[in-house]
Amino acid sequence: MAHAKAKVGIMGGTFDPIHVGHLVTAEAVRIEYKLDKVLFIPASNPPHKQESMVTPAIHRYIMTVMATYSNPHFFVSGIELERSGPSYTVDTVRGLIDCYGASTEFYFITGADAVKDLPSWQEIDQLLDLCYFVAATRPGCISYIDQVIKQFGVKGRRSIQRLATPELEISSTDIRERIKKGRSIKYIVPESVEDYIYKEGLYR
Ligand SMILES: Nc1ncnc2c1ncn2[C@@H]1O[C@H](COP(=O)(O)OP(=O)(O)OP(=O)(O)O)[C@@H](O)[C@H]1O
Ligand SMILES: O=C(O)c1ccc[n+]([C@@H]2O[C@H](COP(=O)([O-])O)[C@@H](O)[C@H]2O)c1
Repeated sequence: MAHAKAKVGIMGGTFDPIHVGHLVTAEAVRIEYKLDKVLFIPASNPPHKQESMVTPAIHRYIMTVMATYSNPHFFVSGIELERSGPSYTVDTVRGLIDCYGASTEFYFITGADAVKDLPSWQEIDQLLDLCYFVAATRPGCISYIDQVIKQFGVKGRRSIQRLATPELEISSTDIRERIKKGRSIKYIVPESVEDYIYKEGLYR
């Protein structure tokens, strides 16, 4: 009897810091697509972000571990922290295929804001052949998801699929600004992450 293929979600991000928007989105995709697990992968050098503006990867990695620990289906991979240079997703997915074998299906989970930049991603055509993309809708982003789906949806062997997820208007940028201004971040990040941020004096 043939075995069902393993299905692994990939939630890539800068996670500076990780917040409940990331967690709710990953869980919604996991359930909808019946994923066996979701790998959270903090980017070492996020290709579209200025390196000097990003918090050292070790802090982002630790916060990601703490935030995901209580979900038995969530795991954190340090695969991008082990590589130097820009953290291109195509390299990450190739590394995961080497590790898990070609019979595993990968679902790269992304927010809609990241989808609009997809055309400029490294080796995007090849990447679309290697994994599925699931774009979680965020307020105001639906029209450019459609545009990108039109542009790329038929190019690769795979496709960009859209999933309506609980739309939480939360961003790491807003959290960093709140901390700078001395405003509360309670319930926007897991309590362990909040404690870590204050203990380490991040984002002041
Ligand atoms: N509130 C949210 N709901 C759904 N997806 C989100 C949300 N916030 C971020 N994402 C998605 O999670 C992934 C990682 O995002 P990232 O770590 O850059 O967080 P961010 O909140 O967008 O950060 P920043 O404000 O610093 O740009 C991206 O695909 C992004 O689109
Ligand atoms: O591979 C690329 O060219 C590429 C360009 C921009 C972003 N990404 C990935 O998309 C994910 C979200 O990125 P960000 O900058 O929104 O945190 C993260 O895993 C990045 O490594 C990847």
